[in-house]
Amino acid sequence: MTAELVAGIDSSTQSTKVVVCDAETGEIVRTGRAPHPDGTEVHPDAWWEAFGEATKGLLDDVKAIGVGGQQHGMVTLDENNDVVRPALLWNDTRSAQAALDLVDELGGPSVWAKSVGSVPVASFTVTKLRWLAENEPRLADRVARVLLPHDWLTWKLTGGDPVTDRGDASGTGYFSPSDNAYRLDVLSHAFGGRTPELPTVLGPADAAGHTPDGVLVSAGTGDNMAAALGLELRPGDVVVSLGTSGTVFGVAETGAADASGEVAGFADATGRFLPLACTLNAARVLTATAAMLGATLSEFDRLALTAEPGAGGLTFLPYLDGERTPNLPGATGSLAGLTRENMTPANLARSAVEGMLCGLAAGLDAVRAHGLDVQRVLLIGGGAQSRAVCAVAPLVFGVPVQLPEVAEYVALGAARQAAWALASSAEPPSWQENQKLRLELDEPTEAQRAEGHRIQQRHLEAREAAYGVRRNLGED
Ligand SMILES: Nc1ncnc2c1ncn2[C@@H]1O[C@H](COP(=O)(O)OP(=O)(O)O)[C@@H](O)[C@H]1O
Ligand SMILES: O=C(CO)[C@@H](O)[C@H](O)COP(=O)(O)O
Repeated sequence: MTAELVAGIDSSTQSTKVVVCDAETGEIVRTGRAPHPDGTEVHPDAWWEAFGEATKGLLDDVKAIGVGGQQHGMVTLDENNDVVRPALLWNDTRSAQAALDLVDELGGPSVWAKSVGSVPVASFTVTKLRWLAENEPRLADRVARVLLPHDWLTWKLTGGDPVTDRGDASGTGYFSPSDNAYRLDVLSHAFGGRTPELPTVLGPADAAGHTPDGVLVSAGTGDNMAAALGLELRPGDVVVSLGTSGTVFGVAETGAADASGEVAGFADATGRFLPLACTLNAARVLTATAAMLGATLSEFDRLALTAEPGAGGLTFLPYLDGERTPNLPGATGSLAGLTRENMTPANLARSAVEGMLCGLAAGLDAVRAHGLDVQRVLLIGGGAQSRAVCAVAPLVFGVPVQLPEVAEYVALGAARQAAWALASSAEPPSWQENQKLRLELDEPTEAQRAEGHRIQQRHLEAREAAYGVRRNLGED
């Protein structure tokens, strides 16, 4: 009997990736990819074009398809379902003031954390709607429906009624993951009294519909939720994803409600929760530093690996695109501790790796402080391909770090969701047989942990000195 095939899509910030796999085992049989335009606002048609290019010739005998997408992006449609304006993405910080205003107007951080699981910052959809209402009111008046990037692609595939899932809905700021319900009062307040239609929230194994060719389409989800599904996380597993964003997350049985805003209390794609800390600056810190040094990515790695831990005293705060955690949307990066002796390309490369990972180590402390058990870190995303990252991560994180076999875990998780919807089973299929580790990094020694701790302390001190960010208890 020939295997049934399912496809998973990762429509992330920089590209669309596709995997086609065996629905029963998860074995990957085909892959594809296509780039997205750069920028923090993008017309959704560009994602649809990239979808077409990335899946060309790959979907012929596929029975089901699932879409994982970058979280939070604001897709606005008018009453004819035409796009009103280019989508504002999760990394667009123009709504930073709108976020502060909303937090203030609706009861402060703890009220937000309790009611929707998160304290909104500029990334959250609700703040983008507020920005639109205040800055482009005529366009806001035309908005009849608001979708997220994965909702929009799922709708393009089925042509039916728009749907979403609990995981992606939990990143809007107007959905309560604990009550499993939209907060229309919050939406209407943010959007100047307007109440656009929202997609129906499907259950984890529900079908969104079918394509015109009869391919089943699953509910889809946010990219981080899809990665968690693709990795089949167990208690004690925490993922650090180094894509455009840096994210730290794990699956939890109860939702987080962090009034400090460091941890977002998202829902996952299985009916559980996904506490998550996110930075705006991850893999692109490495690529931008490599470009500045005139080095290829492998030369950059080699340079970073020739420097001593601590980068000769250089501390790089890599807020190149502003920052989300800590919430410094208007920040720029800074490099502290320069002397004539330490000012070398190798130290600069090393400080970029250390600075980027220290931001995520703070995220690791934050999710730990909010109940996640951290037994091992699974390192994924484009930045995990860097040899220098692999060398520094165990020091700075202080726990065993493992690299799953290079694969697109968001796309794989979306495919697993599609297989789940196809099987209509109580639980998703187990694809563990195909879950292999590419690299199990040596557990950090006591001396390495101490070294990593010193690097992290210096990073936190520099952060406090430059931006006044106070440390949380979890960081000491
Ligand atoms: N060896 C490497 N070293 C550093 N960065 C890398 C390496 N390989 C890929 N990247 C970077 O990873 C990023 C893409 O990662 P990915 O997880 O696909 O991002 P996203 O899902 O946000 O689109 C790009 O910025 C790319 O340049
Ligand atoms: O905003 C978040 C998480 O809350 C980001 O993680 C986006 O979901 C984009 O992801 P990548 O493109 O970096 O994978």
